[in-house]
Amino acid sequence: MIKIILNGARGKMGKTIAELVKSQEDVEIIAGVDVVGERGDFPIYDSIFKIDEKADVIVDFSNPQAFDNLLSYALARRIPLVMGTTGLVESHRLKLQDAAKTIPVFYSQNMSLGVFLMVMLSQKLARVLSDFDVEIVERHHNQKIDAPSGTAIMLAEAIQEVRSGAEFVYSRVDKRKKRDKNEIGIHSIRAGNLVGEHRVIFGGEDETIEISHLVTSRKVLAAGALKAAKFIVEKAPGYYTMKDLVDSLSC
Ligand SMILES: NC(=O)C1=CN([C@@H]2O[C@H](COP(=O)(O)OP(=O)(O)OC[C@H]3O[C@@H](n4cnc5c(N)ncnc54)[C@H](OP(=O)(O)O)[C@@H]3O)[C@@H](O)[C@H]2O)C=CC1
Ligand SMILES: O=C(O)C1=N[C@H](C(=O)O)C[C@H](O)C1
Repeated sequence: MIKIILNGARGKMGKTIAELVKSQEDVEIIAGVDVVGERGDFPIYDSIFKIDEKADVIVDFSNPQAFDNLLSYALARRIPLVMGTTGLVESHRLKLQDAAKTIPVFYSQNMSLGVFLMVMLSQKLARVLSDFDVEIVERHHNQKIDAPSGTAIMLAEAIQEVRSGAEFVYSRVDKRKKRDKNEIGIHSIRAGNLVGEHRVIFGGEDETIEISHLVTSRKVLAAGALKAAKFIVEKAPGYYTMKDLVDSLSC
């Protein structure tokens, strides 16, 4: 049985993961962490340092503010970490990579396998259609605190890898300036309770290609996070991503 600590346990993703764990026989949540504690199916503490029982893996969907305590705890106890929180800055990412020398770290700004394939496909299109304009549009619920979404950044970074020198332009506002050929436009919409939608538009001369991905339930993302947890639990220290997980699932 894989023992999980769930960071951000009272949040939207935390609750979805806790519900999904109930239907899986090989995982259990031994404790949660959130800003406010409570006692339900498992205890939720207001600080991760209050958890004494040894866990096999920590799954985090919380807030970048939780990052430092989370990482210190995971490193001190040598616990593998699955990180789903978005809105991390460069210094967080460097610390994660550094931590991966000591513990297995799995990070993906989107836990959907479908989104991973969308990223791969977008990179391929950007390479082949090298003169097409690229615009990314993401739509999320009105409770989301970060913009652009982690997934939009992931898509843009994958495209940037094959478009050397391309710059990100967020929600273009200067009406007097034409679109630069070397831009990757990123647009964020926040409305209602929609879970998450990403579109990558490739605009060429007299033709447009659009790839889109729509999530209608957080169960998709929770399932991906649990797959990631099971994947890294026995791994050697290292930095793992959705590519490693998908490679391990492919025949
Ligand atoms: N990688 C992926 O596939 C996905 C990533 N995400 C990302 O995961 C994160 C959480 O998303 P979501 O569940 O929708 O957000 P929620 O706001 O619903 O949940 C986050 C929870 O974490 C709590 N929290 C805040 N600070 C801390 C802290 N220091 N320690 C522990 N818990 C804390 C929040 O409490 P309070 O409300 O009081 O602040 C809240 O209960 C976001 O960054 C989101 O973008 C979301 C979905 C999928
Ligand atoms: O906050 C969310 O809800 C989501 N966040 C992730 C992101 O920022 O890309 C993934 C998913 O789209 C849902």
